[in-house]
Amino acid sequence: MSGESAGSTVASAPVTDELDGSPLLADVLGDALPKLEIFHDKLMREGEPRGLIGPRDVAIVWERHILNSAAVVPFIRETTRNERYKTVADIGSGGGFPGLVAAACLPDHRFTLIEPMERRVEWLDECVREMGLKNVEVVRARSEEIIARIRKRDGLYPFAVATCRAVAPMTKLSGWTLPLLKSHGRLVALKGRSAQAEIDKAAKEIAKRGGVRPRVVEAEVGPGLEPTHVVLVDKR
Ligand SMILES: C[S@@+](CC[C@H](N)C(=O)[O-])C[C@H]1O[C@@H](n2cnc3c(N)ncnc32)[C@H](O)[C@@H]1O
Repeated sequence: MSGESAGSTVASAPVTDELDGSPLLADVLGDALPKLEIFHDKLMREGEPRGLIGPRDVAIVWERHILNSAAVVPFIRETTRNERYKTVADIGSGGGFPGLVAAACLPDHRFTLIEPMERRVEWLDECVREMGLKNVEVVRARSEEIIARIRKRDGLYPFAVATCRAVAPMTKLSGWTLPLLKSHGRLVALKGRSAQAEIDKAAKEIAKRGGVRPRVVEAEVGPGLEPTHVVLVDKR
């Protein structure tokens, strides 16, 4: 006799992450690691069934989502170095990328996660509570609504930094992010390989919204891991 009988089921092994237990995590994430382990654990259990990550991402949550998001941290730090109010708006946070990860890494910064979809807002609220993050506010809104409130001085002030990943092309994104920023603030957008072409195409929209020096930089994700691309735009 060989193999399984017809109709029998084979229990699949629980999926583990390729970087589980790697010393690289503590090297890159430092003191934020315990909070991000809670986030990682929740993503592994609930991320795919709740539609926050793709089925093929489950074995690479650390690299594709958490370490990739953490790549924005040095750019935020550099921008807020001399700022009294270290405020960051993360647009279209979805499952929490990059906003929740950056907030765990920068406890001395105040993060506002701006996300219009109700079930994603519920997820973000749960994560903030379970991770014990004290520096995060989740707002259910589109970015344009927050921009309108800032313009009307309706209890909101311009931010030092705006972050985002996978929200829209730069032609649209410049209008959804640059008006959120104070003078000398900075947009830090995680982008794919088409980043340069996107900023070339959006040159007019960027300038119209007071954006200057749009550029693409390569950002470290971790030793031995493929770097990612970040678009930086300064606000005049
Ligand atoms: C493709 S998801 C990316 C989510 C997350 N940033 C990531 O990298 O996994 C895009 C997110 O942007 C949000 N979004 C779309 N339009 C938006 C707007 N005008 N303002 C703020 N968020 C928006 C969507 O609800 C969605 O959660």
